[in-house]
Amino acid sequence: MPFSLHFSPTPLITGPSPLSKPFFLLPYYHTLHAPKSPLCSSMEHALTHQGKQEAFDRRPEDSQTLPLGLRRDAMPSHVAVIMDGNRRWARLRDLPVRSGYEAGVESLRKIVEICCKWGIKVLSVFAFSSDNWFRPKVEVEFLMSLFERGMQEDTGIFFRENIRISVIGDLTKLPKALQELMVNLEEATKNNTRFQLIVAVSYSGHYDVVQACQRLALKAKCGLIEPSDINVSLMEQELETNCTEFPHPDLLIRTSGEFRISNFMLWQLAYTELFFAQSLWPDFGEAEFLKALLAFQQRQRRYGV
Ligand SMILES: CC(C)=CCC/C(C)=C/CC/C(C)=C/COP(=O)(O)OP(=O)(O)O
Repeated sequence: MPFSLHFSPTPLITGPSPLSKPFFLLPYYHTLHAPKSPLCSSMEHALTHQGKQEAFDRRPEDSQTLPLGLRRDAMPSHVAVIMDGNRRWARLRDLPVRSGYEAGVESLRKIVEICCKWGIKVLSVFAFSSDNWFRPKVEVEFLMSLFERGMQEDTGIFFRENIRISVIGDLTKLPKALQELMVNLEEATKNNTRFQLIVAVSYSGHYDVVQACQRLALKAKCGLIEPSDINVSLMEQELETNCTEFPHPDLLIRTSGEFRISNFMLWQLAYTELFFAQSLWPDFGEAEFLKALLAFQQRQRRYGV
């Protein structure tokens, strides 16, 4: 089945490349980052077709009627998803595991499209956890190739639809070509404003908190901060979700009937509303997403007050 998001075509308006600013790494903790590379040529090509953001921000479909009962003023800004049940979906159909993951990508594409239509600003997806490295080698390799294929095939869509891609996790463990692709895509889409997709790869909540502590420790060692300066706000500046304006998911959805958060965004989920769906991820579509959003809009969020 070919990969593609099914957005309705949007007229292209050529605009300035968002790549006018050079890459910038703080010298005192450069050892914590993988080196960043220049843009690959296919991405430069896609960028020449990027439209002006304002044009997309005013598109009529953004103001379309929402499904009955869904309130625009109570929409979550940030939805996080644990896309569970891809392998079970495949096994139930006597298909190879890879077909389950491929069907999972299609499901993700549908949900991204719905988020754009309904005005959700950020979607974070748990695509590969730090512990998934312990899965069979052939499965890990397939997932890496799937990430590469999926991102390459959708690059044009990200530019055309004004979508920002961010990747969080320990990218140093990924194949070099995939690291480059992800870093390039992040840099090239960083000024896109309609919607942000955060892909967590080689990620865990423990990893994120530990890397943030390492950065703070390094800053203290360099004399840039005092240990007593460390507070919630400084910590959040170092977490990988510092890539978004909305670092705390309002709603977390986990599919496949499991009731766990499995080491995803442990810090960021402190006050997140949880929704557990029975469907396996490849079967999770508009109807269930709507159910999750309607449930969210019924919740009273008190933040401990
Ligand atoms: C391009 C891009 C971001 C692609 C995302 C692809 C995708 C759907 C990844 C999910 C991977 C994963 C380890 C899911 C966990 O469920 P599982 O499959 O282990 O399910 P199980 O519980 O049935 O074994």
